[in-house]
Amino acid sequence: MMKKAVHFGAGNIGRGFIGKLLADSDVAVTFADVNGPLIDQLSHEQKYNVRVVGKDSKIDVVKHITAVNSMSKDVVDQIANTDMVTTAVGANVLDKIARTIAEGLVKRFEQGNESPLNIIACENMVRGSTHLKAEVYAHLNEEQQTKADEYVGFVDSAVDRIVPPMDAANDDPLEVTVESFSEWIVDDQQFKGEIPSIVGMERTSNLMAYVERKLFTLNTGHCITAYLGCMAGYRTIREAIGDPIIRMDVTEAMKESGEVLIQRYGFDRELHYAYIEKIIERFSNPFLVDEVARVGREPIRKLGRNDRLIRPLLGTIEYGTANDALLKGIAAALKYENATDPQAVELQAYLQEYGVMKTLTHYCGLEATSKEAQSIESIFSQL
Ligand SMILES: NC(=O)C1=CN([C@@H]2O[C@H](COP(=O)(O)OP(=O)(O)OC[C@H]3O[C@@H](n4cnc5c(N)ncnc54)[C@H](O)[C@@H]3O)[C@@H](O)[C@H]2O)C=CC1
Ligand SMILES: O=P(O)(O)OC[C@H]1O[C@](O)(CO)[C@@H](O)[C@@H]1O
Repeated sequence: MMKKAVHFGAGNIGRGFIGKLLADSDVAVTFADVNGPLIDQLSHEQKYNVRVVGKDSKIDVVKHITAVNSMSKDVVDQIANTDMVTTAVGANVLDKIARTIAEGLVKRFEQGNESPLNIIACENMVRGSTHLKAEVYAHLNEEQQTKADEYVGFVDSAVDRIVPPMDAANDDPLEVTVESFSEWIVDDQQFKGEIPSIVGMERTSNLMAYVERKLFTLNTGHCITAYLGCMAGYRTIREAIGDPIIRMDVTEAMKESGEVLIQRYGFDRELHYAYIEKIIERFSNPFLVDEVARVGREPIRKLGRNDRLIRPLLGTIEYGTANDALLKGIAAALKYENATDPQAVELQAYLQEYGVMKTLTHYCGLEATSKEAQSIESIFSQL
């Protein structure tokens, strides 16, 4: 019988990456989203196009899909009877969908469904599924938690595919445009029951190395491109990375972060530098229009202690390695202004009122007395 999956978040990554891989692997996908018109159209069409752009562009049709409103009871029924739950809603939204997932689990247990269920959060976040598990368990009693321990796997993953929103050239609002590169790596130690066979889903027993490699290379370089690019007046990532100075700073920041990864996980230096070069090439993709505002979005989240800027910086302190370009990237993040991004507005208001040092302590958890905080302040004043 065809396997089933409920996927929360029918946005760019949902439709363009995870939902597509599931459907390509003959899994019947139900998208759960809060966007009413999107849900209506997906459930009406039951298919959509993915435009894969790169050297060999093509259009794939994704079939066997339907959609429900994630606030409705339908989704609870679906979770009670599905084989997999995946998410691509945004790190901040995981807490909001946890109650619905818990209700689905309770219904599942009440129905006596003891088949294994695996839940995979596909967000830009270290161990997102483990975070989701804690949020879901907060809605379960002890007996339900014991059942969940037995039958429900919360599987951490790393997801990598650049999928910016695109104006559909042919007025098809369901179509998504994606780069040809994609990488979805899951922790094979966390599954319950048989590991589902999904084309393009790679397994590892060393997930942290891959999560950190992705977040602290691609995402570190990407957001620094956005913040330096924004300061220089560029609208897109491609324009920004085309600027030789920004390209040099971004490459250097990824190398500094990479040195930490090499020391921590033993990655081969030459292969890691090739990985960085490939990422720069992906940022330069002429077929994608990726705005600095999308990549720089939610700067407070990105400046968090465990996220793509501060965590690599802390690594350089731990290993005593170079960090000038990372410090510049952090200073540029503090300069990020965007009146339509509530976090950028909040950050600028806080900076105005309290200055750089207090902002670094408040949002990044950096000691104001530290050498690095002082360097960031000094770079900030020169940018
Ligand atoms: N776009 C990209 O290139 C990549 C994004 N990611 C990560 O994937 C996640 C999703 O990103 P995108 O697809 O770009 O965002 P998006 O904004 O295109 O899609 C998010 C979707 O979640 C839906 N949503 C919001 N609240 C919801 C709720 N309570 N229940 C169900 N659905 C809800 C939204 O309506 C939207 O359709 C983020 O964590 C992002 O960091 C990771 C790798 C690549
Ligand atoms: O989705 P976030 O965490 O806001 O960050 C945007 C980042 O996510 C991606 O879309 C995919 O990893 C990158 O393009 C970019 O670095």
